[in-house]
Amino acid sequence: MTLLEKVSKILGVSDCDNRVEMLPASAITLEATKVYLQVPFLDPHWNEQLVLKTQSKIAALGLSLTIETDIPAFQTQKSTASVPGVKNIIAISSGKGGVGKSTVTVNLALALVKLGAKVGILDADIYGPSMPIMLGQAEARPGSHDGKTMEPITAHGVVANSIGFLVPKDDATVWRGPMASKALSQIIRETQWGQLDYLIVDMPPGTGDIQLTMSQQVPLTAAVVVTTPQNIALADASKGISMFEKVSIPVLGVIENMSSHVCNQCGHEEAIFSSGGGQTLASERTLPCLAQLPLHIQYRQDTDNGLPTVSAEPESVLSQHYLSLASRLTVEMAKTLHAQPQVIAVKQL
Ligand SMILES: Nc1ncnc2c1ncn2[C@@H]1O[C@H](COP(=O)(O)OP(=O)(O)OP(=O)(O)O)[C@@H](O)[C@H]1O
Repeated sequence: MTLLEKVSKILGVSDCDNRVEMLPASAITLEATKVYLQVPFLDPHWNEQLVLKTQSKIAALGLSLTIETDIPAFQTQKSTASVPGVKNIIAISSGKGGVGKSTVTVNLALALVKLGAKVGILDADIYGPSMPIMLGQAEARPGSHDGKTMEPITAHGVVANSIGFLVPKDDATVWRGPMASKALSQIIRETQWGQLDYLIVDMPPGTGDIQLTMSQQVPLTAAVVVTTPQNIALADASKGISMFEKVSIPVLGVIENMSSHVCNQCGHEEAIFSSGGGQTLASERTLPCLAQLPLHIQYRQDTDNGLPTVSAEPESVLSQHYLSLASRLTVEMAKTLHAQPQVIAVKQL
């Protein structure tokens, strides 16, 4: 058995989540006394555990292990042209309005940044763009260096563009489908996003023609559906999942928001919007429930103040929910999607 085979066996046996198994052989490399494992997800906890579980066996071979993350561009189902520099575009969608889609978008994006990713937010919610306020940038306007493309706004480590930065509020809400989807595709293509691992898109709520066309106009890598646990929201969330299935966009899972409320005063836990509904919906549609996020006044206060919880209090339990969600999302992508083949530049001799 070669040294590389021995290392690969040690890593495989020690990984109870079978993630090493799904990696190509080229993910493990040896350089002098160092072993490098390149993973396509952001999960510091898993990295730590694997190093801990394997270090004595790897040290016995005279080696030490370093785990590095390289987020690939995953394949999209569509023939729509990709957005230069943007590896993956993820739609955050909800069947029903007001379930917390924008709150989830902004905190999830910031959590991905905390895990080390380069992240952008596209606020495509024409009916009620929330990003300008949630990012504390209500008065900001994207600039332009060339008069043709826009420079996104930068806030809390993410770059962002929003219909709300560009159009007076009442104008966009009366747009019909073709105008709305044209605007979305224009913003996405005319913004200088730079190099991004993930562009998170806050979609308008609902599952009508506008959302359907928007989903088809953008080279979406995958979608996530946000719901509250009560029946009325679940029925709409289920329609949302079907909408993405119809246009062959993989749904990575369901996020149950406002799952339960813990009283600040007495600690009593109450399921204001019922409980477990997102989990049930996810298993009915054979999808993972990516997170069950509590209903907590701080989430609301922080986004109203333009400093989302993950930035305001990164060490808090409320932020931990989002860091786990962000991690889980990247792992689901790595498990269920296929990385795009690397384009090898051929030099002319
Ligand atoms: N987990 C939560 N705990 C407490 N408040 C929350 C939570 N999630 C969202 N909210 C609050 O609920 C309200 C609606 O949230 P948000 O704007 O994110 O929903 P939305 O689904 O994007 O709405 P719309 O579809 O109208 O754009 C906001 O005031 C937000 O601060």
